[in-house]
Amino acid sequence: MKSISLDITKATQFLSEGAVKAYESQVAAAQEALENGTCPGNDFLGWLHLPSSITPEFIAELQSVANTLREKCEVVVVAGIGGSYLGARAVIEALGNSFAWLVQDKKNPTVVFAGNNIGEDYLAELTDYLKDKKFGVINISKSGTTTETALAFRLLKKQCENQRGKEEAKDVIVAITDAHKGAARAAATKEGYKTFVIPDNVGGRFSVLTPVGLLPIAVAGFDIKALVGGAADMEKATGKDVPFAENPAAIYAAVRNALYAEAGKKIEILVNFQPKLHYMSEWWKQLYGESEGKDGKGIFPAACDFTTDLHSMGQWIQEGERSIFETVISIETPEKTLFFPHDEENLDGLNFLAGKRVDEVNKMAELGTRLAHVDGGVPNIRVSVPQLNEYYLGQIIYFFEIACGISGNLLAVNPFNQPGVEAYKKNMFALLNKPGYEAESAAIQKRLAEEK
Ligand SMILES: O=P(O)(O)OC[C@H]1O[C@H](O)[C@H](O)[C@@H](O)[C@@H]1O
Repeated sequence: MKSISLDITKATQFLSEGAVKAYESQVAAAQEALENGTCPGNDFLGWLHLPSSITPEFIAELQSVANTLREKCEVVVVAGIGGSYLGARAVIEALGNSFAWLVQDKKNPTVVFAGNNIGEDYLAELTDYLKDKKFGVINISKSGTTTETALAFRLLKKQCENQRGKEEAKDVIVAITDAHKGAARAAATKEGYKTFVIPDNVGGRFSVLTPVGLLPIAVAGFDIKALVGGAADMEKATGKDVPFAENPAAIYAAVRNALYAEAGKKIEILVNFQPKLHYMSEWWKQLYGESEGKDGKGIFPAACDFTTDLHSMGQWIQEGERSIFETVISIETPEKTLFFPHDEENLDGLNFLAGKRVDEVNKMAELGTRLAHVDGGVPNIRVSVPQLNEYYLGQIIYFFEIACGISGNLLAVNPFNQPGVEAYKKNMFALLNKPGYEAESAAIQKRLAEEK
C-alpha cells in the first residue's frame, strides 16, 4: 500500500540551510525517550505501540458490540468531549456521506454527538429528536467525571430507560471509561452495562485507536480493522530506527519546530480542501494544543477549510502578520466522480470547465492558493494522502500522534498532561456551589463583588 507523503520544499525555503537537518539528533533523542519511557509524561505512552498491539480478537469483540447497537438502534448517541469524541467524529465525518443526517441510509444507525457542550437548546433539541427513536448511548469519559459528558449522559440514560424500559436500555448503553474509578464506571457497574476500558497510560487526545474511537466508528459502519492497519503501518514507517530523512513524522516535527524557533511562526493552520476533514482538524487542534501549549510556549493550532475559508480568512492569511504557516492535507483522489456539464448559453462563462472533474478545479485552487500564500510569506507543508478511506485515516492519525510526541519533546514540555484545563472547571464548580467547593465559592463570589 502507498503511504502518505510530505512535501516540505515550500517551508524550508523560509529556513536557513540545514535548519531541519539540525534537528536530527534531537529528534532521535526524543524518539529514544518515547521508546524508553524516559521523557516527561512517561506514564502516558500507551499510544506509542497501540496500533501494533491491537489483536484481531479485540477488533472482533468491538465489532460484536457494535453490531448489537446497530441491530437494536436507529440512532446511537456518542456522549463525550475532547479526546472522548473528537477522534470518532473526525473519522466518521471524513468517511460518511456529507448529508448523512438527511440520507436515510437504513444500513447504518445515525450517529449523533452529545456531551461536548453545555448548550441547553442543543440538548433540548437532541432529546426532542430522540423522542420517537430507538436509540442507544455510548458514554465515553476517561476520568468518568467530566461535567459536560455526565450532564448529557444523565439526560440520555433517563430518556433511554423511559422510552425502552430499564432492561432493554441496559443492552443499548455502553460505557467506555476507566477500569475502576469515576461516575461512568460506577453507573456501568450498577446498571450492568457493557463496558470497555480506556487504558490508564493512554491520554484522551491519543485515545482514538482505543475503544473510544473504534466502537463509535464501527457502529457507524466503517472498517476499524483497516483503520488500525493504516495506523500500524505508519507506526512502522515512523519508528525510532527509521532514518530521519525517511521518517515523515520526524521531518514534520522538525520543520514545525524550526519554523517556530527560527522563523517566528507562532501559529500553524491545518488546512484541508475536503469539507469532510473539518473534524479531523478539530481532533488535531486538541492533540497539538493540549500537548504543546505549556510554560508560555507552543505553536497555536488553528484550522481552515479551503476554499471555503479563503473567502473569510484568506485576507488575513495573505497579508496579515507573518507569524503563520500552513500544513495542508491534500487528498489525491476523491471517492466519488462528478464532471462539470456544458451549458449552451454559458451565461456564467464556465464552459471552459465543461467536461472536467470537479476535483480538477479543486486541485488547481489548491495549487493557486499554495503559490499565493508562499509568495505572501506563508510557509507551506503539504501532506499528500492517496485516498480518504479508513486505511489512510489510520495513517494520518498515527502520523500526527507520533509527530506530536516528538514535537513536544523538541519543545521541552510534557506533551502528555493538561494541567491548564482544570482552571475553568474549578471556577465553574465554585460558581455552581458544587459540594466540596465551599471555600472556592466564597472566594470567587468575593472576587466578583470586588470587580463590580
Ligand atoms: O475523557 P474525559 O475524562 O471525560 O476527558 C475529556 C477531555 O476533557 C479533559 O478536560 C481534557 O481537556 C481532555 O484531554 C479530555 O479528552
